Amino acid sequence: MSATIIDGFAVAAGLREKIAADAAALKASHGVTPGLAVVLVGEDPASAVYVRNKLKATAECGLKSLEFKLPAETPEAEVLALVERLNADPAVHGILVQLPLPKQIDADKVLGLIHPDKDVDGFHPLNAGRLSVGLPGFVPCTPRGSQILIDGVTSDLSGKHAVVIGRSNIVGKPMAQLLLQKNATVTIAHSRTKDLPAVCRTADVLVAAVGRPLMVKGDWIKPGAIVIDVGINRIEVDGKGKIVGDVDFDSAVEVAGAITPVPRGVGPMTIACLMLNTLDSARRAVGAS
Ligand SMILES: Nc1nc2c(c(=O)[nH]1)N[C@@H](CN(C=O)c1ccc(C(=O)N[C@@H](CCC(=O)O)C(=O)O)cc1)CN2
Ligand SMILES: [Mg+2]
Repeated sequence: MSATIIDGFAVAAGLREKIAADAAALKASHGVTPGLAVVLVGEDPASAVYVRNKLKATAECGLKSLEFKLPAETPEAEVLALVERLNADPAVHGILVQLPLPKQIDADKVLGLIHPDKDVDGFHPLNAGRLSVGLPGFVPCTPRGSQILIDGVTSDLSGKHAVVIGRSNIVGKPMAQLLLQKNATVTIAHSRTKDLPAVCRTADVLVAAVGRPLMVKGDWIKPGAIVIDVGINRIEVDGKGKIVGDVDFDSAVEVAGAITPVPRGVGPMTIACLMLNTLDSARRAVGAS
């Protein structure tokens, strides 16, 4: 058996097209163009690529972007002051501070200062709380994108066992909340989980978000399961750099029912969902949601 490959790159392209049409309609009905402020502190090469891709997607969707590139040594107070300025700017519907931040800056402090109504990354504790009690708010982009991919291959998760490997605030915990909302029975597994392979083998839906290259092997997977690989790990193979997920794709594809590849799986959905959250934010701001 060989799994259906879930083409996140194509799904994300379709989503961006729909967002562009909806943003144009919002402009026509309310005279508003959704605005996204993108803040990058430092020169981390991967972050620079992600920010460039976010700005490209913003333009493609017909959204407005404001770019703030600050040197690595920028004091925390300056970043906080910028966030406050963006909070007060009515043309800004979404504020994105690219992570990781340099050491001198307390990420929790910065993310906690972003106005919850502009928190398109969904990292503010208020939005995390809203998600956990089922109130409307911003859902972090990677779990939101992963859930869209899961919905594309199954319409009913009720009573299914979903295992999320990883308990981060950004991916693991919000992913578990989304799966719970779909009435799945959810297990969050992590580094202390006993006999992780055995736990994974009981999963109808397996989401890997641990940041360990190629950890999940084919014999950890229940035949026919949906496997979502959130990992993006840079490794060397035969002296060449390569991007791989947390799942050993070559063995997993033989057992799973459907699986996301890395690259072109969850990653492009993260960026498309940032556009979606920014559009949602602008709609809410003008009472069009
Ligand atoms: N403020 C945020 N910071 C970070 C987030 C985030 O959602 N908000 N997530 C990650 C990085 N990230 C977006 O910022 C991101 C990572 C990877 C991809 C992606 O499309 N990856 C490609 C492959 C990787 C590559 O070619 O370099 C893929 O999977 O096809 C998109 C977004 C941490 N920081
Ligand atoms: Mg991917």
